Amino acid sequence: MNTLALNGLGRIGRLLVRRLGASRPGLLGAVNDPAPLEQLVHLLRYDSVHGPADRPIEGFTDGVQDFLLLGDHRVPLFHASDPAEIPFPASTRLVVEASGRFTRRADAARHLKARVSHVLISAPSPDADYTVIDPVNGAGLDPDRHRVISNASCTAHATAPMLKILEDAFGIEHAGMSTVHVVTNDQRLLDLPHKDLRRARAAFQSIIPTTSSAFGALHRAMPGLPAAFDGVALRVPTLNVNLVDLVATLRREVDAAAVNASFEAAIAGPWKNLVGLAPPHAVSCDITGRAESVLMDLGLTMTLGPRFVKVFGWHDNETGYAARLGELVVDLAGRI
Ligand SMILES: NC(=O)c1ccc[n+]([C@@H]2O[C@H](COP(=O)([O-])OP(=O)(O)OC[C@H]3O[C@@H](n4cnc5c(N)ncnc54)[C@H](O)[C@@H]3O)[C@@H](O)[C@H]2O)c1
Repeated sequence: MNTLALNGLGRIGRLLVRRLGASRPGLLGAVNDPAPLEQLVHLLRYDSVHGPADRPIEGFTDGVQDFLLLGDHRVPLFHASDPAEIPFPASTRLVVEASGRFTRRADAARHLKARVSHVLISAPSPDADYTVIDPVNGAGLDPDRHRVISNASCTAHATAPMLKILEDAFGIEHAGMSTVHVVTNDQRLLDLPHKDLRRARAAFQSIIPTTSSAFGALHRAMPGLPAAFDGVALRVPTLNVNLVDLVATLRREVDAAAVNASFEAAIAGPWKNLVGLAPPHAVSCDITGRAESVLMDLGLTMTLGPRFVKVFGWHDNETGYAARLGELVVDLAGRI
């Protein structure tokens, strides 16, 4: 049953290992990351945001091959840099591509060899066969046709329910979004060259406006969105938990109470478990560890005109995203 392999043991890869270790310990058949065994084992055991692992994690080598020991489950660990050169075991059918290096289809598809039939990218991809934001468009995922699949981004998973709930209740004419977004490893600790000149600047000194790949993913997964729907990410010097600030002109006149009622009804019904309510008077650290895609902060809802609304939703960008990724992994592994 070791059908799954994981490429990239970073923030998302390690949280996926933790989640699968708790829910499907036998599923993970192999891991690849160029980093040395002892460094990866240390970072799997200790996490500055999420705390220590709740089960034993060891690493060992037999002199030829490195292994992770996750509880009593032994997982071979490879150290290739090119997907085409990773000697994943013959049982591997699905690769989760979580290195952040191979998000284009042609690059991710380098995993498709031997019996590997599907690649799931843990990020937006401009040209994957399908971008999944479940349940907005999960029903359209067809593993017979879709071989390289994108699980969109944490921001996309948070924003999609906000847009869908507003669209279903009132219709959306125009919308825009800013995500107040934590630092990620794609920024610089101190000023250092980067192709994005704002991400080149010291991450823990400034508010850093930058792009978000969530918009592309949202348009691919929700083709009915207003064509001009767009916005920015404002990277702020915190470690975890983002805040989506969404504005929309609706097709009907509403007040804040009606908007909030639409979210409360959705949370009680179809969006249970994926959309929740933020604790009262929340600040970002209150959201750490929450696995929902978004937690609505209804106390901040505003009507800025008869049809013009502003709503806010929090998400733990790591826990929530790893949860959606893990769910899709288990679903796909059962279907391929
Ligand atoms: N961090 C988040 O909150 C978050 C949320 C959703 C999606 N994502 C996406 O997930 C992907 C990974 O993000 P992350 O934050 O986990 O990254 P990260 O920088 O924390 O980790 C990347 C890992 O990949 C490894 N790596 C580097 N080169 C490699 C190669 N050639 N082959 C295999 N592994 C390689 C690194 O050693 C590292 O362990 C990115 O595409 C990111 O956009 C991140």
